[in-house]
Amino acid sequence: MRSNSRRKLDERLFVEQVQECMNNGYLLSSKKIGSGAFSKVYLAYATRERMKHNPKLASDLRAKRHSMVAIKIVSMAEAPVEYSRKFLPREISSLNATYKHLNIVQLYETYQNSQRSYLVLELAARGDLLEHINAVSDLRGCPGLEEEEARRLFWQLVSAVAHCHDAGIVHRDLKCENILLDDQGFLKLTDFGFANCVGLKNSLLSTFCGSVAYTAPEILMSKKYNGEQADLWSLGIILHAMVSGKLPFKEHQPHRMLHLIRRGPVFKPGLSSGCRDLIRGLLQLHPCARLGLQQVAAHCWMLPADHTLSSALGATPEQEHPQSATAPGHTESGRDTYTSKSCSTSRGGTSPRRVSLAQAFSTWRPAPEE
Ligand SMILES: Nc1ncnc2c1ncn2[C@@H]1O[C@H](COP(=O)(O)OP(=O)(O)OP(=O)(O)O)[C@@H](O)[C@H]1O
Repeated sequence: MRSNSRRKLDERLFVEQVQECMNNGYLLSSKKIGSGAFSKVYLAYATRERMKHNPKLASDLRAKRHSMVAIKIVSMAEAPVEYSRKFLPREISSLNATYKHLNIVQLYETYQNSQRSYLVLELAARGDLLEHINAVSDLRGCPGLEEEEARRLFWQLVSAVAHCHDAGIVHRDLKCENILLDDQGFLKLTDFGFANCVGLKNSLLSTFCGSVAYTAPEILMSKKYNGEQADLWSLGIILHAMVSGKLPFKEHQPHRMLHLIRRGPVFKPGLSSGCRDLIRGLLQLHPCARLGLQQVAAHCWMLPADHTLSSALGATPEQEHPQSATAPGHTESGRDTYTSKSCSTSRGGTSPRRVSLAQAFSTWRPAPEE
């Protein structure tokens, strides 16, 4: 009896949502493609009429040759005030600030009433990175993606994060579940609920965000932290998960996590030295010692022979892969800084020909998956 009335209530609610979407130019389907703590995400179709009024939506969908979008519906009644007043507006403003990047889920528009907020998003129909890693691992009978595929996806992720950082946005919740894939195999970074706008490059943050397994040690130690450097740590964890099929450090308690982190990651046999080197470069205990995005982009593991990025970065081969003169863990300033053993990259990007990360990545377009 109870479940019957619950079902009727759900049906009535869904009809209301269909009507509200219709009033705003979208046909909401009953296909639920995901749910969050306070939201449900449905497959929907943009009407021609709507496309006429939203040039961003129209140009994107024309290129994709379909009219599908994902509509995230947030129930204001269910969401706590902090979510609707703080996290949801942050998610919306971060998505607006990271507009027009191939590897970031696009927000086409929002509409709301007193009961619900609707976010019309680019559809990423092929699930998240975690599901992908697990599916590929099962198929191969061996944990993790092939390094070639991991490189292709990691490039896209680094490009997306570079775009966010260039726009002054730190994500703070980078993890495999927040990385979606679309039907062409493009990676799409999503879930900007914990993102923060860091106006001043060196300003420090103090809020604990994200999942422990992906969280930088300085945050686990409750220190003030630099959001960009914390994102770099999470990138190292994600790359490890891609190539190994598992997380490098797995503990629920922060102090136990720190213990594991101090011992360093364990790599699976057969993983290339370049990939190990890059992961180690990102998983440096000291935030300042981590490779920056420029160094990641110029790392030898990231560059297949025919890659054009070196010219975009304006670096000569010597600048890109200089022989390290300092021992690992030491720099002229005496700071405990990572220095790559197998393929070192220049730190700091002080070359006068240095270009912005956005420029560096703009020449590169990931090829769709076969
Ligand atoms: N643009 C999209 N395309 C396809 N699927 C999506 C899209 N956005 C979200 N999803 C799916 O819906 C799920 C819920 O997304 P949503 O952003 O509401 O929740 P979340 O923020 O990940 O969860 P929580 O609120 O618990 O942190 C995601 O895990 C994903 O599977």
